[in-house]
Amino acid sequence: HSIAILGAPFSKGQKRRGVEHGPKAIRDAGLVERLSNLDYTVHDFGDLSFPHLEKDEHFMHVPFPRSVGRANKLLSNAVSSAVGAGHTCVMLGGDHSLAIGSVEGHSQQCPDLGLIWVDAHADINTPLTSPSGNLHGQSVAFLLKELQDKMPDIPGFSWMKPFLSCTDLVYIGLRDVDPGEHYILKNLGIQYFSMRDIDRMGMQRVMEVTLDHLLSRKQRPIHLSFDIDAFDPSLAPATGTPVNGGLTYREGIYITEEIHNTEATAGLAVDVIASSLGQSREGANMAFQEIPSPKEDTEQLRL
Ligand SMILES: N/C(=N\O)NCCC[NH3+]
Ligand SMILES: [Mn+2]
Ligand SMILES: [Mn+2]
Ligand SMILES: [Mn+2]
Repeated sequence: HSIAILGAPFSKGQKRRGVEHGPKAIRDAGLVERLSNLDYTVHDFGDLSFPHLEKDEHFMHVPFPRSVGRANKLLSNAVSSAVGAGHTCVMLGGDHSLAIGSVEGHSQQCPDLGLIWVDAHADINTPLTSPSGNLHGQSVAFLLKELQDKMPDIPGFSWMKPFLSCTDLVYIGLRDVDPGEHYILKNLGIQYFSMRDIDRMGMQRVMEVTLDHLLSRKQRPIHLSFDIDAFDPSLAPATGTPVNGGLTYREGIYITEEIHNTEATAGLAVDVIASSLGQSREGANMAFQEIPSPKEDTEQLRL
């Protein structure tokens, strides 16, 4: 089973710098070695290079629209060819606006994919509901067919069309949702498990319901978009958007183990998102060195 690593050192989906060091920090934390120790064949395709666009003025209050759109078009092509070559694609961010290209590229090969979005945030604002305008908080709105009449034509995004139905999406870990997002979640009947739902149901039950919701009618490829700020800030402190009361390490690992244990691993793609790390490289390293070494993971996998 082969894994393609794609680095996406990009941070213009939000205003803090530092997250472009995410791919290097994740590699420095030993990702390739750890995956190889789990007997995967790892193809590290290195980092995508994103052209700096001179002219990229705001669209409404949305910063860097053309840069974000361009980066995601490049990423979409790279993810599509990695998945098309039969690899499980692991995209290293970078901020969560990159999920637009990652999920869209995956859908080019697997149009019936199901999306699991693990995040403290819903990232489903439209430009009209977003308080900040930052595109990392609007990624899901670009993907959903049901929201396309609510999305203005943002410069830089003419290359893509929404492809996902809201029944193909499940959120896990929500605990900081904007009013406009809450309205959209309720209005579209999107399946989500907030931290309160996890408190009440436990992660085992949450994953049973999530995978039943996505896979009961038919097997299909899964796209996991995992924002590191889903973890409790005590575990992943170096994120620009910390929200207390997040996932434990075990809850995060359990999510990935349960997805691994479904047959849906054919055509699996994963986003490892560092929404915005601290200003320093130390912040980046701290964000990832919390995760225990492979032998502990392997023991857990074997138990
Ligand atoms: N880190 C963030 N998303 O994952 N920020 C955007 C959320 C603000 N509504
Ligand atoms: Mn996010
Ligand atoms: Mn988040
Ligand atoms: Mn984020």
